[in-house]
Amino acid sequence: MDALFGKTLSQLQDLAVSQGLKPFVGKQIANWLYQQKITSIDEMTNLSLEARQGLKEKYQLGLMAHQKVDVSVDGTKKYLYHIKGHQYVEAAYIPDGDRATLCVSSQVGCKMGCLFCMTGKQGFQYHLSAGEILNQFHSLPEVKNITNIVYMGMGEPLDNLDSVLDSLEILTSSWGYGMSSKRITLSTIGIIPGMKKFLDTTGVHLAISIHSPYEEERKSLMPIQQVYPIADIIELLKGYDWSGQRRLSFEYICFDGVNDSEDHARALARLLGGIKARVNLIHFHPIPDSPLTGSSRSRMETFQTILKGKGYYTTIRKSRGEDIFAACGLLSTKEKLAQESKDY
Ligand SMILES: C[S@@+](CC[C@H](N)C(=O)[O-])C[C@H]1O[C@@H](n2cnc3c(N)ncnc32)[C@H](O)[C@@H]1O
Ligand code: SF4
Repeated sequence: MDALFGKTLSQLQDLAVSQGLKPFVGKQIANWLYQQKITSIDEMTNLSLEARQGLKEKYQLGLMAHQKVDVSVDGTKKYLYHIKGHQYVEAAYIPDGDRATLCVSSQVGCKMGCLFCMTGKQGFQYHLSAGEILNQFHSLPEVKNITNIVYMGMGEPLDNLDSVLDSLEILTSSWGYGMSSKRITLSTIGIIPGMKKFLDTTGVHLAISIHSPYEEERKSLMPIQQVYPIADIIELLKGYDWSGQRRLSFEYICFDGVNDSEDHARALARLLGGIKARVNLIHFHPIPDSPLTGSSRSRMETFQTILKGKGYYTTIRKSRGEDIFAACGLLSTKEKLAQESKDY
Protein backbone atom coordinates (compact mmCIF):
# COMPACT_ATOMS: atom_id res chain seq x y z
CA MET A 1 0.00 0.00 0.00
CA ASP A 2 1.24 3.46 -0.88
CA ALA A 3 2.28 5.69 2.05
CA LEU A 4 0.83 9.14 2.78
CA PHE A 5 3.85 10.21 4.82
CA GLY A 6 6.50 11.74 2.56
CA LYS A 7 4.11 13.27 0.04
CA THR A 8 4.42 16.98 -0.75
CA LEU A 9 1.49 19.38 -0.52
CA SER A 10 0.82 19.29 -4.27
CA GLN A 11 0.94 15.47 -4.26
CA LEU A 12 -1.52 15.42 -1.34
CA GLN A 13 -3.84 17.87 -3.11
CA ASP A 14 -3.85 15.66 -6.22
CA LEU A 15 -4.44 12.64 -4.03
CA ALA A 16 -7.39 14.34 -2.30
CA VAL A 17 -8.95 15.14 -5.67
CA SER A 18 -8.42 11.56 -6.86
CA GLN A 19 -10.36 10.45 -3.75
CA GLY A 20 -13.26 12.71 -4.71
CA LEU A 21 -12.33 15.29 -2.03
CA LYS A 22 -11.66 19.02 -2.30
CA PRO A 23 -8.02 20.08 -2.85
CA PHE A 24 -7.89 21.85 0.56
CA VAL A 25 -8.17 18.43 2.21
CA GLY A 26 -4.59 17.88 0.95
CA LYS A 27 -3.46 20.70 3.24
CA GLN A 28 -5.37 19.23 6.17
CA ILE A 29 -3.66 15.89 5.58
CA ALA A 30 -0.24 17.60 5.37
CA ASN A 31 -0.96 19.25 8.72
CA TRP A 32 -1.78 15.91 10.33
CA LEU A 33 1.24 14.20 8.81
CA TYR A 34 3.94 16.76 9.56
CA GLN A 35 2.68 18.93 12.38
CA GLN A 36 0.85 16.46 14.62
CA LYS A 37 2.06 13.25 16.15
CA ILE A 38 -0.65 10.95 14.74
CA THR A 39 -0.23 7.20 14.54
CA SER A 40 -3.21 6.34 12.31
CA ILE A 41 -5.39 7.81 9.56
CA ASP A 42 -8.33 7.55 12.00
CA GLU A 43 -6.82 10.41 14.01
CA MET A 44 -7.35 12.90 11.13
CA THR A 45 -10.51 14.04 12.87
CA ASN A 46 -11.30 17.09 10.72
CA LEU A 47 -11.77 14.74 7.74
CA SER A 48 -15.16 13.07 7.38
CA LEU A 49 -15.44 9.41 8.40
CA GLU A 50 -16.08 8.57 4.78
CA ALA A 51 -12.96 10.43 3.64
CA ARG A 52 -10.83 8.63 6.24
CA GLN A 53 -12.32 5.28 5.21
CA GLY A 54 -11.53 6.00 1.55
CA LEU A 55 -7.94 6.88 2.44
CA LYS A 56 -7.50 3.74 4.54
CA GLU A 57 -8.61 1.55 1.65
CA LYS A 58 -5.76 2.82 -0.53
CA TYR A 59 -3.08 4.24 1.75
CA GLN A 60 -1.15 3.56 4.89
CA LEU A 61 0.39 6.23 7.08
CA GLY A 62 3.94 5.02 6.41
CA LEU A 63 5.62 5.78 9.73
CA MET A 64 8.08 3.29 11.24
CA ALA A 65 9.64 3.15 14.69
CA HIS A 66 13.34 2.26 14.86
CA GLN A 67 14.39 -1.38 15.23
CA LYS A 68 17.53 -0.88 17.24
CA VAL A 69 19.66 1.83 18.81
CA ASP A 70 23.37 1.84 19.73
CA VAL A 71 24.72 4.45 22.13
CA SER A 72 28.29 5.77 21.95
CA VAL A 73 30.42 6.79 24.93
CA ASP A 74 30.24 10.36 23.58
CA GLY A 75 26.42 10.41 23.57
CA THR A 76 25.97 9.84 19.82
CA LYS A 77 23.18 7.38 19.05
CA LYS A 78 22.82 5.28 15.95
CA TYR A 79 19.27 4.29 15.00
CA LEU A 80 18.51 1.42 12.68
CA TYR A 81 15.28 1.61 10.67
CA HIS A 82 13.72 -1.24 8.75
CA ILE A 83 12.93 -0.15 5.23
CA LYS A 84 11.55 -2.87 3.01
CA GLY A 85 12.11 -6.60 2.67
CA HIS A 86 15.53 -7.11 4.19
CA GLN A 87 16.67 -3.52 3.84
CA TYR A 88 17.76 -1.33 6.73
CA VAL A 89 19.18 2.18 7.03
CA GLU A 90 20.93 4.02 9.80
CA ALA A 91 20.62 7.56 11.12
CA ALA A 92 23.03 9.14 13.61
CA TYR A 93 21.82 11.48 16.37
CA ILE A 94 24.69 13.71 17.52
CA PRO A 95 24.05 15.93 20.58
CA ASP A 96 26.59 18.70 21.14
CA GLY A 97 25.90 21.24 23.89
CA ASP A 98 22.82 23.21 22.95
CA ARG A 99 22.78 21.77 19.41
CA ALA A 100 21.74 18.35 18.22
CA THR A 101 22.40 17.20 14.67
CA LEU A 102 20.68 14.35 12.90
CA CYS A 103 22.62 12.69 10.10
CA VAL A 104 20.14 11.04 7.70
CA SER A 105 20.57 8.43 4.99
CA SER A 106 19.21 8.80 1.47
CA GLN A 107 19.92 5.32 0.06
CA VAL A 108 20.53 1.78 1.26
CA GLY A 109 24.17 1.37 0.24
CA CYS A 110 25.72 3.52 -2.48
CA LYS A 111 26.90 2.95 -6.04
CA MET A 112 29.69 5.54 -6.05
CA GLY A 113 32.40 3.16 -4.79
CA CYS A 114 34.63 5.65 -2.92
CA LEU A 115 37.71 3.79 -1.72
CA PHE A 116 37.45 4.91 1.90
CA CYS A 117 33.73 4.44 2.65
CA MET A 118 31.91 1.52 4.30
CA THR A 119 28.61 2.42 2.65
CA GLY A 120 30.39 2.32 -0.70
CA LYS A 121 31.73 -1.14 0.13
CA GLN A 122 28.20 -2.34 0.75
CA GLY A 123 27.27 -1.55 -2.87
CA PHE A 124 23.94 -0.09 -3.90
CA GLN A 125 20.66 -1.65 -2.80
CA TYR A 126 17.81 0.82 -2.77
CA HIS A 127 16.72 4.45 -3.18
CA LEU A 128 14.82 5.66 -0.12
CA SER A 129 11.48 7.37 -0.73
CA ALA A 130 10.97 10.88 0.68
CA GLY A 131 8.90 9.32 3.47
CA GLU A 132 11.65 6.85 4.34
CA ILE A 133 14.16 9.71 4.54
CA LEU A 134 11.87 11.87 6.69
CA ASN A 135 10.86 9.00 8.92
CA GLN A 136 14.42 8.97 10.30
CA PHE A 137 13.63 12.44 11.64
CA HIS A 138 9.92 12.20 12.48
CA SER A 139 10.15 8.87 14.33
CA LEU A 140 13.31 9.74 16.25
CA PRO A 141 12.68 9.70 20.02
CA GLU A 142 14.77 12.91 20.33
CA VAL A 143 13.08 14.71 17.42
CA LYS A 144 12.23 17.72 19.59
CA ASN A 145 15.92 18.34 20.31
CA ILE A 146 17.05 18.43 16.69
CA THR A 147 18.52 21.78 15.64
CA ASN A 148 20.28 20.67 12.44
CA ILE A 149 19.92 17.98 9.80
CA VAL A 150 22.76 16.80 7.56
CA TYR A 151 22.34 14.54 4.55
CA MET A 152 25.60 12.77 5.29
CA GLY A 153 24.46 9.25 6.16
CA MET A 154 24.29 6.28 3.82
CA GLY A 155 24.14 7.03 0.12
CA GLU A 156 24.69 9.81 -2.36
CA PRO A 157 21.72 12.18 -2.00
CA LEU A 158 21.96 13.63 -5.50
CA ASP A 159 21.77 10.12 -6.96
CA ASN A 160 18.27 9.96 -5.44
CA LEU A 161 17.34 13.47 -6.46
CA ASP A 162 13.52 13.48 -6.58
CA SER A 163 13.03 11.87 -3.17
CA VAL A 164 15.69 14.07 -1.60
CA LEU A 165 14.21 17.27 -3.05
CA ASP A 166 10.72 16.25 -1.91
CA SER A 167 12.04 15.56 1.59
CA LEU A 168 13.70 19.00 1.66
CA GLU A 169 10.52 20.68 0.48
CA ILE A 170 8.56 19.00 3.29
CA LEU A 171 11.17 19.91 5.91
CA THR A 172 11.33 23.58 4.91
CA SER A 173 7.74 24.46 3.92
CA SER A 174 5.32 26.18 6.26
CA TRP A 175 2.77 23.40 5.59
CA GLY A 176 5.49 20.85 6.49
CA TYR A 177 7.96 21.08 9.35
CA GLY A 178 8.69 24.77 8.76
CA MET A 179 12.40 24.30 9.37
CA SER A 180 14.85 26.95 8.16
CA SER A 181 16.87 25.75 5.16
CA LYS A 182 19.89 27.25 6.95
CA ARG A 183 19.70 24.40 9.45
CA ILE A 184 20.10 21.76 6.77
CA THR A 185 23.23 20.69 4.88
CA LEU A 186 23.42 18.29 1.97
CA SER A 187 26.73 16.58 1.28
CA THR A 188 27.57 15.30 -2.20
CA ILE A 189 30.48 14.04 -4.24
CA GLY A 190 29.26 16.41 -6.95
CA ILE A 191 26.72 14.97 -9.38
CA ILE A 192 26.57 18.06 -11.58
CA PRO A 193 23.02 17.89 -13.06
CA GLY A 194 21.54 17.11 -9.63
CA MET A 195 23.62 19.86 -8.03
CA LYS A 196 22.23 22.44 -10.46
CA LYS A 197 18.65 21.49 -9.66
CA PHE A 198 19.38 21.38 -5.92
CA LEU A 199 21.02 24.83 -6.02
CA ASP A 200 18.23 26.35 -8.12
CA THR A 201 15.30 24.97 -6.14
CA THR A 202 16.41 24.98 -2.47
CA GLY A 203 18.26 27.29 -0.08
CA VAL A 204 19.90 24.43 1.79
CA HIS A 205 23.66 24.56 2.57
CA LEU A 206 25.93 22.52 0.32
CA ALA A 207 29.00 20.47 1.27
CA ILE A 208 31.21 19.01 -1.46
CA SER A 209 33.34 15.97 -0.69
CA ILE A 210 36.58 16.92 -2.42
CA HIS A 211 39.42 14.93 -0.75
CA SER A 212 42.12 15.86 -3.27
CA PRO A 213 42.95 18.87 -5.44
CA TYR A 214 44.66 16.63 -8.02
CA GLU A 215 42.63 14.97 -10.77
CA GLU A 216 44.39 11.60 -10.90
CA GLU A 217 44.55 11.25 -7.14
CA ARG A 218 40.90 12.19 -6.73
CA LYS A 219 40.01 9.66 -9.40
CA SER A 220 41.81 6.93 -7.48
CA LEU A 221 39.88 7.80 -4.31
CA MET A 222 36.54 8.65 -5.92
CA PRO A 223 35.71 7.09 -9.30
CA ILE A 224 33.03 9.76 -9.93
CA GLN A 225 35.87 12.18 -10.80
CA GLN A 226 35.93 10.52 -14.26
CA VAL A 227 32.36 11.61 -14.92
CA TYR A 228 32.15 14.90 -13.03
CA PRO A 229 35.64 16.42 -12.63
CA ILE A 230 36.17 18.63 -9.61
CA ALA A 231 37.26 21.58 -11.82
CA ASP A 232 33.82 21.51 -13.52
CA ILE A 233 32.10 21.33 -10.14
CA ILE A 234 33.95 24.42 -8.91
CA GLU A 235 33.23 26.24 -12.16
CA LEU A 236 29.52 25.59 -11.64
CA LEU A 237 29.68 26.70 -7.98
CA LYS A 238 31.34 29.99 -8.97
CA GLY A 239 28.14 30.85 -10.83
CA TYR A 240 26.17 30.98 -7.57
CA ASP A 241 26.11 33.63 -4.87
CA TRP A 242 27.69 32.45 -1.59
CA SER A 243 27.98 35.87 0.00
CA GLY A 244 24.66 35.63 1.87
CA GLN A 245 23.38 33.13 4.39
CA ARG A 246 23.73 30.06 2.21
CA ARG A 247 26.92 28.23 3.01
CA LEU A 248 29.28 26.29 0.78
CA SER A 249 31.82 23.97 2.35
CA PHE A 250 34.35 21.43 1.17
CA GLU A 251 34.90 18.18 3.05
CA TYR A 252 38.47 16.91 3.03
CA ILE A 253 39.41 13.61 4.71
CA CYS A 254 43.12 13.66 5.61
CA PHE A 255 44.86 10.43 4.60
CA ASP A 256 48.36 9.93 5.96
CA GLY A 257 51.02 10.39 3.26
CA VAL A 258 48.41 10.56 0.49
CA ASN A 259 46.67 13.95 0.42
CA ASP A 260 47.94 15.70 3.56
CA SER A 261 51.11 17.44 2.34
CA GLU A 262 51.67 21.19 2.39
CA ASP A 263 51.64 21.12 -1.42
CA HIS A 264 48.19 19.59 -1.30
CA ALA A 265 46.97 22.38 0.96
CA ARG A 266 48.34 25.04 -1.40
CA ALA A 267 46.95 23.24 -4.48
CA LEU A 268 43.54 23.03 -2.79
CA ALA A 269 43.55 26.77 -2.11
CA ARG A 270 44.49 27.42 -5.78
CA LEU A 271 41.73 25.12 -7.02
CA LEU A 272 39.11 26.85 -4.88
CA GLY A 273 40.28 30.09 -6.49
CA GLY A 274 38.93 32.49 -3.88
CA ILE A 275 35.36 31.16 -3.83
CA LYS A 276 33.66 32.00 -0.53
CA ALA A 277 33.64 28.67 1.23
CA ARG A 278 34.81 26.93 4.34
CA VAL A 279 36.90 23.78 4.45
CA ASN A 280 36.21 21.00 6.95
CA LEU A 281 39.13 18.68 7.54
CA ILE A 282 37.87 15.23 8.55
CA HIS A 283 39.67 12.50 10.47
CA PHE A 284 39.67 9.28 8.48
CA HIS A 285 37.61 6.62 10.24
CA PRO A 286 39.43 3.42 9.29
CA ILE A 287 37.45 0.74 7.49
CA PRO A 288 38.40 -2.94 7.16
CA ASP A 289 40.74 -4.02 4.33
CA SER A 290 41.70 -0.48 3.38
CA PRO A 291 45.30 0.55 2.64
CA LEU A 292 44.47 4.08 3.86
CA THR A 293 45.25 5.45 7.31
CA GLY A 294 44.39 8.77 8.92
CA SER A 295 46.77 11.73 9.22
CA SER A 296 48.18 12.80 12.55
CA ARG A 297 46.63 15.74 14.36
CA SER A 298 49.76 17.84 13.78
CA ARG A 299 49.70 17.29 10.01
CA MET A 300 46.04 18.25 9.94
CA GLU A 301 46.85 21.39 11.91
CA THR A 302 49.61 22.37 9.47
CA PHE A 303 47.18 21.82 6.60
CA GLN A 304 44.62 23.94 8.40
CA THR A 305 47.12 26.76 9.00
CA ILE A 306 48.02 26.95 5.30
CA LEU A 307 44.39 27.13 4.22
CA LYS A 308 43.60 29.72 6.86
CA GLY A 309 46.58 31.75 5.61
CA LYS A 310 45.00 31.70 2.14
CA GLY A 311 41.77 33.11 3.56
CA TYR A 312 39.68 29.94 3.94
CA TYR A 313 37.83 29.43 7.21
CA THR A 314 39.02 25.90 8.04
CA THR A 315 37.92 23.55 10.81
CA ILE A 316 39.06 20.13 11.96
CA ARG A 317 35.86 18.21 12.49
CA LYS A 318 35.38 16.33 15.74
CA SER A 319 34.89 12.59 15.26
CA ARG A 320 31.68 11.39 16.87
CA GLY A 321 30.29 7.92 17.48
CA GLU A 322 33.29 6.04 16.14
CA ASP A 323 32.97 3.28 18.76
CA ILE A 324 29.49 2.36 17.51
CA PHE A 325 30.32 2.80 13.81
CA ALA A 326 28.13 5.89 13.59
CA ALA A 327 30.89 8.25 12.40
CA CYS A 328 31.10 9.65 8.85
CA GLY A 329 31.49 6.92 6.28
CA LEU A 330 31.06 4.05 8.74
CA LEU A 331 27.35 3.45 8.25
CA SER A 332 26.76 0.10 6.61
CA THR A 333 24.10 -2.47 7.33
CA LYS A 334 25.14 -5.39 5.16
CA GLU A 335 27.82 -7.13 7.19
CA LYS A 336 26.20 -6.24 10.46
CA LEU A 337 22.97 -7.84 9.39
CA ALA A 338 24.80 -11.01 8.43
CA GLN A 339 26.53 -11.11 11.81
CA GLU A 340 23.57 -10.13 13.93
CA SER A 341 20.69 -11.55 11.93
CA LYS A 342 19.28 -13.14 15.04
CA ASP A 343 18.69 -9.67 16.50
CA TYR A 344 16.28 -8.60 13.80
C1 LIG B 1 29.04 9.00 3.87
S1 LIG B 1 29.10 10.46 2.90
C2 LIG B 1 27.40 10.69 2.41
C3 LIG B 1 27.18 11.91 1.57
C4 LIG B 1 27.73 11.87 0.14
N1 LIG B 1 27.57 10.61 -0.46
C5 LIG B 1 29.19 12.30 0.13
O1 LIG B 1 30.03 11.46 -0.15
O2 LIG B 1 29.45 13.49 0.35
C6 LIG B 1 29.34 11.76 4.11
C7 LIG B 1 30.78 12.17 4.32
O3 LIG B 1 31.50 11.08 4.91
C8 LIG B 1 32.80 11.06 4.35
N2 LIG B 1 33.39 9.73 4.58
C9 LIG B 1 33.16 8.60 3.90
N3 LIG B 1 33.91 7.58 4.40
C10 LIG B 1 34.61 8.10 5.44
C11 LIG B 1 35.53 7.55 6.37
N4 LIG B 1 35.87 6.26 6.34
N5 LIG B 1 36.08 8.37 7.30
C12 LIG B 1 35.72 9.69 7.36
N6 LIG B 1 34.84 10.26 6.51
C13 LIG B 1 34.28 9.48 5.56
C14 LIG B 1 32.50 11.37 2.91
O4 LIG B 1 33.65 11.72 2.18
C15 LIG B 1 31.53 12.52 3.03
O5 LIG B 1 32.22 13.74 3.18
S1 SF4 C 1 31.51 8.66 0.40
FE1 SF4 C 1 29.43 9.21 -0.19
S2 SF4 C 1 29.40 8.89 -2.42
FE2 SF4 C 1 31.24 7.88 -1.69
S3 SF4 C 1 30.60 5.73 -1.43
FE3 SF4 C 1 30.33 6.77 0.56
S4 SF4 C 1 28.22 7.45 0.58
FE4 SF4 C 1 28.73 6.97 -1.53
